[in-house]
Amino acid sequence: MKKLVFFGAGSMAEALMSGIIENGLLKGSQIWVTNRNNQKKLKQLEQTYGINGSYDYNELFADADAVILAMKPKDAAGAINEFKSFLRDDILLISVLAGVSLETMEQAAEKPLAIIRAMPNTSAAVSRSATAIAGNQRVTEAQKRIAQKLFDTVGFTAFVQEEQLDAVTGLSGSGPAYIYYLVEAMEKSAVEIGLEQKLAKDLIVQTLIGAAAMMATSEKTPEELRLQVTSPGGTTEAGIAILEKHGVQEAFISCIKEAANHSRKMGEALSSELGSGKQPIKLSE
Ligand SMILES: NC(=O)C1=CN([C@@H]2O[C@H](COP(=O)(O)OP(=O)(O)OC[C@H]3O[C@@H](n4cnc5c(N)ncnc54)[C@H](OP(=O)(O)O)[C@@H]3O)[C@@H](O)[C@H]2O)C=CC1
Ligand SMILES: O=C(O)[C@@H]1CCC=N1
Repeated sequence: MKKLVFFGAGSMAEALMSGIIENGLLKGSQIWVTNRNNQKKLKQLEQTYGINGSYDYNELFADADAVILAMKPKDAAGAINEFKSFLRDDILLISVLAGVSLETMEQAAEKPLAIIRAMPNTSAAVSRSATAIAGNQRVTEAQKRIAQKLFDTVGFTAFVQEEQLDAVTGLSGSGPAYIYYLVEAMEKSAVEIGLEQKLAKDLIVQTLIGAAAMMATSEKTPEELRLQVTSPGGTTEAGIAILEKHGVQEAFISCIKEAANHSRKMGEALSSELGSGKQPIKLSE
C-alpha cells in the first residue's frame, strides 16, 4: 500500500494512524487525513505524526489505495454522499463505523465497491487492538491481505461473519472503556484505603498486565485462575462476595449485550435514513 486516507480524525483514526506509523507500515507522508471542519485538529495531527491534512477531495483520492471511514455512524451517509463521485473502482473502502452494514455502505456509495467492515479498538495506538473484520464479495484476495496487514500491524486480527460484528463491537470495540471504568473504581478505592494515587496506578496497571498475560498463556479458564487467587475464608472471597451481592457479573453481561444491541440499532438507523421515505430510528444518546 502506498497511500492511505482517513475520513475522520478523531480518537479511532488517531489510534490507528499512530500505530501504523509507529510500527513502520507506512510513513506519515503516505497518510492523508480529513475531517468535517476541525482545522486545528488536522494541524495537530500533521505536527505530531507528519501526516497530510487536507479538505481537497481531488488531492485526497489521487492514487489512494484505501480509504478508512472513521466518522460517527450518524455522519457516514452525508460523508459518503459528499465523496462518492471521487471513489474509483480500485479503491478499498475500510469502515470502522459501529453497526453500519456493508449493504448500507454499498447503498450509500451507489456504485459497486470493495468494502471491508472492521471493528478495532483504541488500543491500536499501542499496537494492542483486538480487531475483527468482514468484507463484501468485491474485496480481492490482495485487498484482504492489505486490510489484514494493516490491522495486524496494530494488534490482533480475526476474520468473522459480518453478522458477528455487532457482538464484537459490544465486546472488544467498547471493551477498553469497561476496563477503564473498573480501574476508575479501583483507583478511587485505593485512595480511600490509604494508598497514594501514583503507587495505586502502578499496582493496578501491573495487576491488569499480569492477569492478561496469565489468561493469554495459561491452559486454565478465567474461573480457574480466579479460584487460584481465592483462598477459602480469605480476602478475595470476602471481596468477591460483595461483587456477587451487587450482581456485578450480571451487570457486565447486560452491559455487553446492550452495547452490541445498540451497535445493531445504530446501523438500522442509518440504513432506514438511506432507505426511501423511511424515518431514522430514534436512538437515545
Ligand atoms: N472510539 C472508539 O473506541 C472506537 C470507535 N469506532 C468507530 O470509529 C468511528 C469514529 O469514532 P471516534 O474516533 O470515537 O469519533 P470522534 O468523534 O472522535 O471523531 C469523529 C471524526 O469524524 C469527523 N467527521 C465527521 N463528519 C465527517 C465528514 N463528513 N467527513 C470527514 N470527517 C468527518 C469529525 O470531524 P470534526 O472534528 O471536524 O467534526 C471527527 O474527526 C465511529 O464510527 C465509531 O463507531 C470503532 C471502534 C472503537
Ligand atoms: O462507543 C462507540 O460507539 C464506539 C464503537 C466502539 C467503541 N466506541
